[in-house]
Amino acid sequence: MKILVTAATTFEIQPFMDHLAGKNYRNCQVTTLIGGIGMMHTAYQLGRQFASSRPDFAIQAGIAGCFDHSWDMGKVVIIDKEQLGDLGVEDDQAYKDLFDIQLWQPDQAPFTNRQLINPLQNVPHLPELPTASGVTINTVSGSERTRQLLLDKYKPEVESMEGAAFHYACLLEKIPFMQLRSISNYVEVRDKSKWKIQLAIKELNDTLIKYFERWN
Ligand SMILES: O=C(O)c1cccc(C(=O)CC[C@H]2O[C@@H](n3cnc4c(=O)[nH]cnc43)[C@H](O)[C@@H]2O)c1
Repeated sequence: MKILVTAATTFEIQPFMDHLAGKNYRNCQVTTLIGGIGMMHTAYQLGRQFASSRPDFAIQAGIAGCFDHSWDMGKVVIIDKEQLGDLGVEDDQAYKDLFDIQLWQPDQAPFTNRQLINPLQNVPHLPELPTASGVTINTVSGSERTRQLLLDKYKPEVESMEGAAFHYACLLEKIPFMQLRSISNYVEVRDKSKWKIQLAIKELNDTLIKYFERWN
């Protein structure tokens, strides 16, 4: 089975890549792809990769922010649905997305009721991890106003900059997929000193390695 593991940056999956270097899995051939930060880079790199070497299964792994302050830093979740958080128009004080202004239809493929849903049905050896809903944005949210706007409109649990692009590409290409996110920070007024990036990367990579080791 051909498996693609993609991340926005090298540092997010470096421990996993180091682990892979010493392995020869019998049941799967793993390729890694560093897609770049944000939806545009991710979509381009995934499209190119899928066209040149279509995987049987794709994993996106990355760090992310979460909205709920009761969550522990380093918590790892599987994102089961994604929404686009900042593709639309400003109408004075209001933000309207492409569905609100009828430029997209709520059930226009690959959307279901405005969401990019992963049915998680064809995921091999689905890990026993909590699932969470994601919102994807181009600018990391760092104000109370944006946090509240996203919460009111999309009710997300996790925020990233690439998730929706990954869901979109995999759904359209009918490639089974799994988005793994490890929490590095709360979505709040920006204070980089509170971010736990190293912890999030450790937990993310431990989860990835455990997943492949269990399987092979
Ligand atoms: O400002 C900095 O110095 C800085 C240094 C390292 C990383 C960053 C990021 O903003 C990381 C963006 C990257 O990580 C994901 N991520 C992590 N937390 C969040 C979040 O709260 N909201 C959205 N994305 C987040 C994201 O998917 C990017 O790939 C800044």
